Amino acid sequence: MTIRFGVIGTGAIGREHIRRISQTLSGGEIVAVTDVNQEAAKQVVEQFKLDASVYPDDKSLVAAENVDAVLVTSWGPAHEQSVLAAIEEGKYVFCEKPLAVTAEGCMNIVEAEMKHGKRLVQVGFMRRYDSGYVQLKEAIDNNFIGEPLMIRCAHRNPEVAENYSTDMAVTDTLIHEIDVLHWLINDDYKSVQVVFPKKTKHALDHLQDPQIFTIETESGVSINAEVFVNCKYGYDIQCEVIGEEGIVKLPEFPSIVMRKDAKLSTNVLMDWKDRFIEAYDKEIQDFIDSVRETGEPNGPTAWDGYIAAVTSDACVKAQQTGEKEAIVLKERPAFYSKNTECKTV
Ligand SMILES: NC(=O)C1=CN([C@@H]2O[C@H](COP(=O)(O)OP(=O)(O)OC[C@H]3O[C@@H](n4cnc5c(N)ncnc54)[C@H](O)[C@@H]3O)[C@@H](O)[C@H]2O)C=CC1
Ligand SMILES: O=C1[C@@H](O)[C@H](O)[C@@H](O)[C@H](O)[C@H]1O
Repeated sequence: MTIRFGVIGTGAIGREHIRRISQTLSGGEIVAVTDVNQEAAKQVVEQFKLDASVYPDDKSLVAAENVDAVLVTSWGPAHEQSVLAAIEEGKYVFCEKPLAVTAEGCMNIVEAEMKHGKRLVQVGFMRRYDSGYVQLKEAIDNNFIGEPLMIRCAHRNPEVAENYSTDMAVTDTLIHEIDVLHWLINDDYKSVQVVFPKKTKHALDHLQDPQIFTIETESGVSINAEVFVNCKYGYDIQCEVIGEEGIVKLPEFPSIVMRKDAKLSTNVLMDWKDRFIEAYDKEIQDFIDSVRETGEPNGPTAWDGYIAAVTSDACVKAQQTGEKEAIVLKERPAFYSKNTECKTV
């Protein structure tokens, strides 16, 4: 059975996912699209030569009989409404991060999904499918470095759009570290504190950049996470886990090594789309395969979306207060107790 997708939001990542489903992956096709900018939706149908209908809004697309699964790639504040509409119709949903912009919104989705009675939702936390993070997790789970004690990581973008604000360093950017790190070390977050170092001259007046987050976990692991979104030199993701018996670190993204003009050099990527291209392919292939084979998506759950939202809220509060803020989750329902095993091959 081919999974017939309806896409809500045909901007940057919407187009990327449409390209991969229609040209790279197997088992899925695009049959419906919508965007508040209807011209953008029409263009995408032409650009990718899709046999797809253009719908006026998310509700009509979700209700279309030939749509099996909904891909939500609109702006964050619009996600909750579309995901809830899809669950109401009993449709599968792949939703880009954030699942919803508030913890309450994520909880609405969690409750709707539990009421439906089986898992329908996967959240686009693609780093769990990145081969570097998968290797780190294998090393940690197999006790190669003993108990993790500290994590040092960095999320650097060369530049950001003018509308990028200080809180987006959390809700748009750090949210990837927030998701992947608790998964990596099988721990829960306890508190967060934020420091604003000297500001770069490349950041606009309204933006604090860089920022450093110190997150403490329930078992006492100390995480130091830098977000620097005007670093200029490239898109650079770093992560090092320091354990009692050793250290593991993300590999550098492969690049040719050049010897020229008395210099030895390698390239640094400039774009997130290239850095995680394989992870995006794998997460959506896993969504398609697991829905086809087991009737439930396999990847990051609505509960993972809720964890990310609660943690984001605490990080944003810590940006504002300068104090250490608690990260307090509700008890995990048994419905989400199964640890998802992202299929990465
Ligand atoms: N997993 C990842 O690495 C990434 C995730 N994202 C997430 O994907 C989402 C989209 O981001 P981009 O594609 O970069 O944004 P974008 O601005 O390029 O595209 C969003 C599109 O959604 C449309 N839209 C907004 N509200 C809508 C609604 N209610 N109904 C239908 N269409 C609507 C807009 O007109 C626009 O075409 C965001 O939530 C973002 O955080 C974005 C980039 C990378
Ligand atoms: O999700 C993403 C963007 O929205 C965000 O702006 C970037 O900082 C991230 O690296 C990228 O993965």
